Amino acid sequence: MIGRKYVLVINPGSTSTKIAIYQGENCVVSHNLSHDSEEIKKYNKIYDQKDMRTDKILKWLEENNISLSELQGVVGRGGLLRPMPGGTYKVTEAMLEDLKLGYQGQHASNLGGIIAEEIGKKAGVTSFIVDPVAVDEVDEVARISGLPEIPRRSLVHALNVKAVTRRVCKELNKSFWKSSFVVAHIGGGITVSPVKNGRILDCNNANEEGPFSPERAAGLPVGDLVKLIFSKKYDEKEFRKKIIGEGGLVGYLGTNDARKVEKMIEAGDEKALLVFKAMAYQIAKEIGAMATVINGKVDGIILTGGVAYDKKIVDWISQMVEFIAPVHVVPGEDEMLALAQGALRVINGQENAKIYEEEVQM
Ligand SMILES: Nc1ncnc2c1ncn2[C@@H]1O[C@H](COP(=O)(O)OP(=O)(O)O)[C@@H](O)[C@H]1O
Ligand SMILES: CCCC(=O)OP(=O)(O)O
Repeated sequence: MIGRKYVLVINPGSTSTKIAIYQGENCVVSHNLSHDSEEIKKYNKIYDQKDMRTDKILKWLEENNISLSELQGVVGRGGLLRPMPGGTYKVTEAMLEDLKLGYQGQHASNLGGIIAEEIGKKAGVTSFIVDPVAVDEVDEVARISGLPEIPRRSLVHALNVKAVTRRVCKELNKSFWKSSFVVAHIGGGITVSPVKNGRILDCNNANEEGPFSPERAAGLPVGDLVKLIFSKKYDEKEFRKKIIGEGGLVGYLGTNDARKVEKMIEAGDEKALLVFKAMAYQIAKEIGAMATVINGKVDGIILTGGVAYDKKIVDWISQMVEFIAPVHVVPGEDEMLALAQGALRVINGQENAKIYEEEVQM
């Protein structure tokens, strides 16, 4: 692989595609390609955005004088695939089919593996995904919901959860493989998970359970939910949009931006204060619940995601949970580095890439 020194990292979100070039673990250059919501609206399915996003990435590479012949691998954030163990996976035909279809639903991250493969093929190198949102390592007992027709599902911010746990372990001089943490990823969606010996043992499905988030309703009183559905005020698409894009802070306060909520509180808005506190309260309760999954033997609690920049939220949660274990705050996310590291572990021969067809039930 003479002259091939870079890994291209691709992380598609609903309104942007984060891209970066890594040389080893150093980020050489990065960029956030934003996609205007009017532009995104034109596409019927997530998959239909593939060419538009790929072309923009190729143009960006050209503008930065990065030739495809300098790439040693391409890695993308993986999406709503079949339930699968964590790790680095080579992109394969069966995986591409499931990403295209959206096996567990539509999510921008479904494009990660698809675009990685598209560019990897042009560059003549292998493409990978790492710890997609479909990572499912939960214990069997955690799958029982209370209604046989509806098993609990694992949809979790696995990439960032594992990356920040590794980072905190390094800081504490602990082995990731011999540690127990509860990690709350507090972004547009929220997941709380117990991570024991490198495995995510349980999690609230970010779209359907647990604390409400900036834009998702998440866990709701089920009887009243049924009543609202049967009120026929909404069709299915509208209702899904209501609970996923228009719930949480958006539903109560009309914004998904925690910084705007801060401003509302500063201006004396008592409703904003109550709702913001309620979000912290629900996150803290979920952390307590997940701490019981690991018998209260918790090395630390990690607060991460964009909202972990917010001092009020961090303070409220910390006051409620620090009786369990010390709280570590890792605001934002470590996803780009985590993707690069996942690909490098395979490229450098420290790990073998997993094969999707061998790890999931086809
Ligand atoms: N500096 C900050 N202070 C407070 N909240 C922030 C800050 N930066 C981002 N956020 C909030 O984080 C949320 C988005 O988190 P993020 O992890 O970027 O989500 P996602 O990746 O799901 O889009 C938004 O509510 C945003 O307002
Ligand atoms: C679908 C589970 C993971 C998730 O919610 O990711 P985003 O917050 O990036 O939408």
